[in-house]
This record gives sequence, C-alpha cells and structure tokens, in this order.
Amino acid sequence: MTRIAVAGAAGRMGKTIIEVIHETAGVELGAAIEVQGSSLIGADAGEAAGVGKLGVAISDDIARVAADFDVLIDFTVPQATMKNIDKCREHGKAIVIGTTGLSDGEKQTIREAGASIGVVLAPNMSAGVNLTFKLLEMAARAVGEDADIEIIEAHHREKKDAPSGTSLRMGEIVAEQLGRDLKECAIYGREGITGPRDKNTIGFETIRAGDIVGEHTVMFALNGERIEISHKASSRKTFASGAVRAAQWVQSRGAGAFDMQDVLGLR
Ligand SMILES: NC(=O)C1=CN([C@@H]2O[C@H](COP(=O)(O)OP(=O)(O)OC[C@H]3O[C@@H](n4cnc5c(N)ncnc54)[C@H](O)[C@@H]3O)[C@@H](O)[C@H]2O)C=CC1
Ligand SMILES: O=C(O)C1=N[C@H](C(=O)O)C[C@H](O)C1
Repeated sequence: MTRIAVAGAAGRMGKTIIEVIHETAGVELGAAIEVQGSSLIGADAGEAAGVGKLGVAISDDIARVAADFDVLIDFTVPQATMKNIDKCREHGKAIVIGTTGLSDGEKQTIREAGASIGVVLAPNMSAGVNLTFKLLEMAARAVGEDADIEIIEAHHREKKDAPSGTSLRMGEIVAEQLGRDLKECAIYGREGITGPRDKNTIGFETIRAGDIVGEHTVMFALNGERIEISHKASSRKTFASGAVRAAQWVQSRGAGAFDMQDVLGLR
C-alpha cells in the first residue's frame, strides 16, 4: 500500500488526484496539504474533492502529518514546491512534482534532491504526452533541419504560467535533436514588422481561453507539406492517474531523480 500526501489538495489537480487515489487499488490518501490561511484547513479532503468523507483533514503543515504518508504529490506553485522538496528531504519522503513554471535553477535543486530521496519531476504526467515526446524525437531527426518548427499550446483561462511546461519540454526535445540550444533559438510570440522567418528558430504560440484542459501541437512545416504532432487532454484524470502511477513507482525505487519517461519505461 502506498500512502500518498497531496499538496495543493484544494486545487484543480489536487482534487482530481484525490479522486483518482480514491478510485485506485493499492494507494490511499495519507495526508492533504493546502496553503496557510486557506479556508479549507481542517476540512475533510475527500469532501473538498467531491468524493465524500475520507477522514483526512486538510493541514497546512507537512511536518505535522509526516508520519501519515510515504510519497508527496505536489501540484502547487514553484515557491511552495521548493519548500516542499526541503520538507521531503528533511523527513526522508519521496516526491512527485507536477508543478510548472519552475526556473532552471529550481529544477536543478529538485534534481539534486534525488541524491537522498526519490524524485519524479515532469511537466506532464499523461502517458499520451510522454509518447508524443518520443514521436517528436523521431520527427526532429527526420525533417527538423528542413522544417519551420512552431509549438502551439492552449490552456484554460486560470493557468498562471506561459508557455506551458509541456511546450517548453517539447521545444527542448526538438532543439536537443537538432543540436540547438532552446535558450538561443526560441521565439515567444510575434508582433509588428517581424521580417522573414529565421529558419533556425523554434516559435511558441500560447492560447489561454475558457476551460481548455491542455492542448499541444508541434508543427514541422516544409514546402508542399507539413507534419503536425498533437496531443489534446480532455480530462485532468489523465495527468492525475500518471501522478499516482509515478508515486507507486518511485516508492519502490528509492533515491534518484526521475521523470515520466522513466516511470513509463520509455527511456
Ligand atoms: N505535470 C502535469 O501533468 C500537470 C501540471 N500542472 C501544473 O500543476 C500546477 C497546479 O495546477 P492547478 O491544479 O491547475 O492549479 P490550482 O491553482 O487550481 O491549484 C494549486 C493549489 O496549490 C495551492 N497552494 C499554493 N501554495 C501552497 C502551499 N504553500 N502549500 C500547499 N498548497 C499550496 C493553492 O491554494 C491551490 O489550491 C500548475 O503549475 C500546473 O501547470 C497541471 C496539470 C498537469
Ligand atoms: O496548468 C495546466 O492545466 C497544465 N499544465 C501543464 C503544463 O504547463 O504543461 C500540463 C498540462 O497541459 C495542464
């Protein structure tokens, strides 16, 4: 049995993860964490998630509930995630991180925590997106040098970070295959008299609208044809199921820094 704590328990993803834990054999909700000052501190996490009473009160202090879980799943904000990685290190707990908008330095610190605890960090926990990452490697190798490459993503109106963590990872994967540095070749949106397209750039377009769960397309445009590799999520359960699977996987792995390619055996 894997006992899971959920940080960001009252958020869109936190509630969905609690629902998936409730529906999944071999896992149980051990603890639920929300930000200090939240009106839901003390409330039943299952009731807050809409699955009925689970007997787990939402807490604002990981230290106080550390004995109640094996793995923390964190879908919050970068500032909270960085504090949670320290707490997990302190208490010897594994962590699965879905939070996006992390800086390069923050990602590095998270990976370094893998020296003492199990860490899974991935901007997208869906099996479909992680398969898409492999397709992108193939496409980039086959046509990337000749193609104009554009990455288009769409998400709900409440999303805080842009471009999405997934689209940035897609850009990194394509750039790596082409021997380019994404930092040097990324163009984030266009406006005004931009002139002809520079062949070596990778463009990012971001849409924020309505309740779109998460859509990503990478376009490889050539003369006379174009290839589009797309993934469209229609339910947050796809991410939540991936996160719960990662929690079970990392509990049996011990220390190390991993991503969903490791969890899904796609490396
Ligand atoms: N890796 C993946 O597969 C996916 C990643 N995400 C990412 O997950 C993150 C959360 O997304 P949503 O659930 O849509 O956001 P949300 O805003 O609905 O939920 C975030 C929750 O974290 C809570 N929070 C903030 N500070 C906290 C703290 N110090 N301690 C505990 N809880 C705290 C907030 O009160 C809120 O309830 C975002 O970065 C998003 O991009 C979202 C979907 C899939
Ligand atoms: O904030 C979201 O909702 C999502 N964020 C992730 C990202 O930034 O890539 C993954 C998913 O598309 C949903």
